[in-house]
Amino acid sequence: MQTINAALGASLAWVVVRQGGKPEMVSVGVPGCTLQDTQTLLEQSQLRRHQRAWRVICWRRHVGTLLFPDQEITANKLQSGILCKLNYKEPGLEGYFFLGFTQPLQSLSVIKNVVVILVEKLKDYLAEIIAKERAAKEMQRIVSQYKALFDRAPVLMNSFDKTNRCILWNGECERLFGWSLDELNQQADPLALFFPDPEVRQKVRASVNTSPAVDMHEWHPIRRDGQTLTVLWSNILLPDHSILSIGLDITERKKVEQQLEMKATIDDLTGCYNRFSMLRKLKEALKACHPNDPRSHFSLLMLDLDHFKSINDRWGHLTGDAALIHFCEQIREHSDPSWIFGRLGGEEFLILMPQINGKAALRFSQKIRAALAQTPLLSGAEKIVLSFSAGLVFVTDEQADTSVLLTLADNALYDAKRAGRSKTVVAGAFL
Ligand SMILES: Nc1nc2c(ncn2[C@@H]2O[C@H](COP(=O)(O)OP(=O)(O)OP(=O)(O)O)[C@@H](O)[C@H]2O)c(=O)[nH]1
Repeated sequence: MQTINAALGASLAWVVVRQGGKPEMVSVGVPGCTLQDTQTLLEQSQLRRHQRAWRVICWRRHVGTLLFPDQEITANKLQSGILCKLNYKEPGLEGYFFLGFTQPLQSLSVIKNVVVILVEKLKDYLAEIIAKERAAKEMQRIVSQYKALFDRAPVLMNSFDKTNRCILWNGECERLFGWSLDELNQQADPLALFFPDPEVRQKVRASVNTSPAVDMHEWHPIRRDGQTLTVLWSNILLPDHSILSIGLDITERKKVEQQLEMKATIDDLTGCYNRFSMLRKLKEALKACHPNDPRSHFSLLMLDLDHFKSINDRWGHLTGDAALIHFCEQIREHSDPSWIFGRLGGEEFLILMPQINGKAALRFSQKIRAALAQTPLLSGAEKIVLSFSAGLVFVTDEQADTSVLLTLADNALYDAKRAGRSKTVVAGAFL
């Protein structure tokens, strides 16, 4: 614009472009011209000429009074002028170019032709600027959309570079883990905050640096307050070869799942397996059992407290419950951790003893009997000595099914009861 002004001997030059909303202007020269002044001229010129598609308007004199109607001194400085419309085909886009001279020009027609050529160039130049501006705005819009998504999405998003610096750390990460991006990068090894175990950390590092795992994997990072979380992470390789990790905190869901699993498998009162779990485990043990493989053989001991009803009747139901708990504690204390112990119902229990033969299982039941005699249940000042009857089966073959096995054990248990209680009967023989 400066160059045009100087080359054509003009004093004032401006361009106004309007794309839909508020017009924008560029103005050089004297007298200074505001957007409002340009609008005044544009409105008047269009009104006066009543022409819908005019291209160039020339003023030989007094153009200043049209541009600056309320400023007499300024108005007098500007005499002649040319206003040219920039012909854009795009709807909503319009532009005007104005040149003003301090002297009244006689040969306006020459300048008019020059301006028309200039305006063609100017039009293309402005169109290019407008397109760039639009692209930049669109880019800005997309960036702010992604930024909002990155910061507000209820998913964890982060990225670590090859030197283990954290380069992306979204709002959800900060909220869940309690560390800000700056705090992380003050650490020599930020990942160590979440994964103190070097072996685990090594695996995590591989997944966020070199070998991204697209499928969701379960990790257990530690957050700032020391709580261990359960997070599902997936690693996405981006076009610039960086890796974006996307995670979902499932700590609460996992807890609920574990509680439900507990409820479904554990007996509420005694904490040992329930009937459902015991039958499942018995089925598995039976399936794996083979006559030629002694490691697959097992003993099955079915136990039933003696005269349990009378404990309830005499000391009440709560004491009855305490008796069941006490009985289970004694069994747990004396049994091997590899044994599977559960409550079939009421005061009836089952112990599955892998790799334990009948003799050893029998010795165990005698040991429990002795332990119960030595450690009675206390109910206030009273001591209640618990006793139980049991049926024992030693299983060396997979042929029987669970119900046959349970019936065998149950019959042996019944024999023990009939024989006076506080005894263990091996299936088929009384001991
Ligand atoms: N306190 C308590 N009692 C229970 C529970 N489940 C079952 N019982 C009671 O256990 C008692 C079992 O009685 P019975 O089947 O006659 O057996 P018993 O008195 O031990 O007699 P024998 O087995 O023949 O020695 C019943 O009174 C049930 O109500 C429980 O969870 N808590």
